[in-house]
Amino acid sequence: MSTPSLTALTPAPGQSRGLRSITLARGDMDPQSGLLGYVVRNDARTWIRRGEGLVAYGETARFTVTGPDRFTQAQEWWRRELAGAAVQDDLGVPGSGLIAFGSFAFSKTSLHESRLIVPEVVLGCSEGRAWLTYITDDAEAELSAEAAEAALAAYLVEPDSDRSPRPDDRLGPGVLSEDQYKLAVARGVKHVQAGELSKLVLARDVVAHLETPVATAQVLRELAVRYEDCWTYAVDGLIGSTPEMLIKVENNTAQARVLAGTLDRANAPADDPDYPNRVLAGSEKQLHEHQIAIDSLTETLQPFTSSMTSHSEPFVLQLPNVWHLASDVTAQLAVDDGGQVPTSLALVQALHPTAAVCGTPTTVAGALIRELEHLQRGPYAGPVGWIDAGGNGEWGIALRGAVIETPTRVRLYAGCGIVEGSLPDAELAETWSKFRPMIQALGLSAPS
Ligand SMILES: C=C(O[C@@H]1C=C(C(=O)O)C=C[C@H]1O)C(=O)O
Repeated sequence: MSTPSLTALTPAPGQSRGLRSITLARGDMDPQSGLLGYVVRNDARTWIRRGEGLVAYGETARFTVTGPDRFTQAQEWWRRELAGAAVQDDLGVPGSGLIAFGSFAFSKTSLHESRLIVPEVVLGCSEGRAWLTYITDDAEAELSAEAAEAALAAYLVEPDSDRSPRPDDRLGPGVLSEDQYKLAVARGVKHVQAGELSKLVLARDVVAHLETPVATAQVLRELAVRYEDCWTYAVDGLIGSTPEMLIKVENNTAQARVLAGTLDRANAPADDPDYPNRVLAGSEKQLHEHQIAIDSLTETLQPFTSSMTSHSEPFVLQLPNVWHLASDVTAQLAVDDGGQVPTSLALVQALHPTAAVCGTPTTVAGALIRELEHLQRGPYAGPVGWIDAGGNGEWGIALRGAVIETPTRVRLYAGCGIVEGSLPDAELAETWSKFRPMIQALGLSAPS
């Protein structure tokens, strides 16, 4: 299989036919707040975990695409942008230099535009090292530390204000009512019982109607602080905090975090520390559901790798709202004849959609999702993240999130893996536990 690679195309410094960037080491990041202190505008793009990651403002270039070839076309666009670019990068670490943020539609038939966006300024922080990147397409612009700091300062000068919950803020139904969702789950279970597929993921939406415009930066900061083990993402109104890493590429290493199997923490007994292990890791149904998800990832990743490791047993990942069965996979990427490893986007193209968000087999599950869900997933459950000029990147699965449709209307999404033993009432309750991060960050309360 030939896999596109960007590394060979990373341009030499000084050559310029398009994008120009400068990256400078920056020592003054507040170690307590890390990047969060820079999430002050509602148009911030973010990728943050435990105070590290990327925060970006502005837009120097953009590519949008729909359809089954959206990943390949995005990668080709990125390749062309890089071929004409001039990059000065003092650090040379994953995420420094030229980068693009991205969000991709879940479905190949979606009308929702998948996108790659090259920001104007990027603040990065990784393993304690901080940097600032300034990107321009102006051939005359000065590329210096002063110019980069001035570009950043221009974005920070007018922070957006926070908001307080208002009496008329409310959470309303989405496309399907709760009863209709339970019916869809019951139908899904029948298809599994009939042997057409082993797992199907069915999602639903609820809609937050706010009295005053959503304070996106505040929501992102709250998510990032509360869900510090998750990746807090924001790309063009798609926001959330995902616990699931589709694929991370750092030089020759790829990593994924596969989740499947969920237990709500809200009703857990306080005096029973073994509860999640017993109920989650001890449940045949949950282990089966998890095994399907891990098999789907490792089978698809395997051809791109020279070695791969994952634990034989999943571990219990504790988040503030739920426990999950989780497996971390680490792989060494195989080098092709040209000495290249696949880019993060090439791997995204191969891996999406995993059984964690679609089902097994993929085509049967995809068709049933269209038939039973009645939902336009848009970017929900699609890849969200970033790629750099070397092809490194982090692509999470856009879960535990929402789409800001208008300043006062926010659509939240959550789904559940349906297997043979799934019960509609339990799956409905599970969607509420997965809506909870966004509901709380928006200052709403779930209907009791
Ligand atoms: C589909 C979602 O989550 C997925 C489904 C899970 C499950 O069914 O146990 C667990 C984690 C995710 O892979 C979602 O959060 O919307």
